[in-house]
Amino acid sequence: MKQIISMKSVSLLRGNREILQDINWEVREKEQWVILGLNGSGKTSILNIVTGYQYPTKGEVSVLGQKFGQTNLPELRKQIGFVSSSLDGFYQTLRSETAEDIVISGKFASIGLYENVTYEDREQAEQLMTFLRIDHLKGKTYDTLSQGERRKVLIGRALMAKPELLILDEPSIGLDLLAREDILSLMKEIIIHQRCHVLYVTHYIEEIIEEMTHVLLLKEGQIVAAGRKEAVLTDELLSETFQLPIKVHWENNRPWVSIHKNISSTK
Ligand SMILES: Nc1ncnc2c1ncn2[C@@H]1O[C@H](COP(=O)(O)OP(=O)(O)OP(=O)(O)O)[C@@H](O)[C@H]1O
Repeated sequence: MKQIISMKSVSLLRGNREILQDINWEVREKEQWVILGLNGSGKTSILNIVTGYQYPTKGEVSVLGQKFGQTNLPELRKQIGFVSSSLDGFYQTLRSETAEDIVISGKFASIGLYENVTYEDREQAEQLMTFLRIDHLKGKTYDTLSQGERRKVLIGRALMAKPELLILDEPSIGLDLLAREDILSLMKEIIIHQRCHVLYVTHYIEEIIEEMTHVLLLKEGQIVAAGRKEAVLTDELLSETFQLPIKVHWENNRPWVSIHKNISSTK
């Protein structure tokens, strides 16, 4: 079975601090992963390593079967779709672009359309916009879109290059409940119909929809647990990761959590 991501004994040192320590993690074909952890636990650092924007101090990394150090990173990145709230500054440069041009530009990894756009490119973007239920945004510029609409256009942009791996880094941040559920239902359809592997980073456990299969828990740069979600999303492991007394319950095949303060800590 093909490996989608492989990290062996990966550490990342910044100054004299180990931001990631001895990470051993494997994502295989047909697995859909969620990364959870407190602020500063190392989630973004892991994503930066997967996308080749940060090189580990120690260890071995392969993504989509290509070993880092022996691969052409810009070529590999074309197979990775990346939508991240940490790129908001970059997305601002899209202000005056129309929704459909932003989607098409994903094929060229460019801002604006300076390349030759073919009839097939326009067709593909149209189909993607229909699939993402954003046909009605055609002709509208990025600065006139709501947060939820912007996220969907950016997801369309990421899908335009038909990536094998789609990284969604906190795509629900700043969205109301309705817009958030809309993004989650699109994620489900992407997993089912676009045949790509999703790597989803979130702070909200209830966003782990049925189609997500595996969870990586991170704490202070180390893995607390990694594996099938049913085995990882336990009271004990979540409490350790989030440093709170957490109880998890499942409803509609999604995990929900509550915080259980013990009597002594509420006095
Ligand atoms: N270039 C850097 N130099 C020094 N420290 C860094 C650098 N990049 C990240 N860090 C530190 O590494 C730790 C992990 O950061 P990272 O951004 O990976 O966490 P995160 O889990 O993504 O956090 P958040 O949920 O807030 O986005 C943090 O303590 C951060 O301050």
